[in-house]
Amino acid sequence: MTLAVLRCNNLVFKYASSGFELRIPEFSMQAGDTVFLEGDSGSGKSTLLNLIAGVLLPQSGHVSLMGQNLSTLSASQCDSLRVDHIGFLFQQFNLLSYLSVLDNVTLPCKFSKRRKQNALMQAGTVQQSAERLLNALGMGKYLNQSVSTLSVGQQQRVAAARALIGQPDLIIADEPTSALDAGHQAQFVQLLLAQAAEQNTAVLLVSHDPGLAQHCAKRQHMGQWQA
Ligand SMILES: Nc1ncnc2c1ncn2[C@@H]1O[C@H](COP(=O)(O)OP(=O)(O)OP(=O)(O)O)[C@@H](O)[C@H]1O
Repeated sequence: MTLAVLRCNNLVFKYASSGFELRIPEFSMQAGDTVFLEGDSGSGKSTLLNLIAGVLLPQSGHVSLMGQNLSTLSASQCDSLRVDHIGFLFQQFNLLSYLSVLDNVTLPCKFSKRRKQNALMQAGTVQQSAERLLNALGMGKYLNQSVSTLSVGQQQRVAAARALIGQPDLIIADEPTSALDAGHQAQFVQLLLAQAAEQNTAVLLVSHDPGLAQHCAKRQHMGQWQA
């Protein structure tokens, strides 16, 4: 049996201050899976992403990433596991404005030996691996440009390349298209998923736009867990 990238079992998490409780009996993702996660505002999507990233720990049940139960790890072990295996893509990009496009994309390889080794195996150098991704995402002309001079759509492609570099097992994409205009949203998601598929990276795509669900193989509604 192949190892699941992500496995959540009998998860129960409650915020003491607000009393909001999230219960997830079972949720798992295999290598290369694409899941569209949807739910009303306040239904707990961000809370679930924080549990998957190990930023929050459940009161009971467990989250395993590549077979490792996050609740059994120290904070630094959890940080290493996260950067080794997860690429993050957020609504606000979180790019470093004083760095070039190329330097933003190669950043995860500075924090993760595993991502660096994977990048070296995919291309001769980490820079070449970043260039390959940026070319595939239509950003090959902007390698040495400062990210602060790019359009919103271009910055989101740089953020996508950064999430993809070094072949993480999972990309968590949290509302990655909300800053893009309608015409570019589907195109961006298709590009992201095509590159992820090429390297067998699973993608958990969180969005309020149900139109994007068609690009993912599976669809999960937060409400299905609360029923
Ligand atoms: N740090 C916190 N402390 C206490 N309660 C919180 C905290 N963060 C979120 N909540 C509550 O938990 C519930 C779920 O919030 P969460 O942000 O996970 O929902 P969401 O589905 O991501 O919402 P949105 O789509 O609006 O981003 C909400 O009722 C929220 O008020």
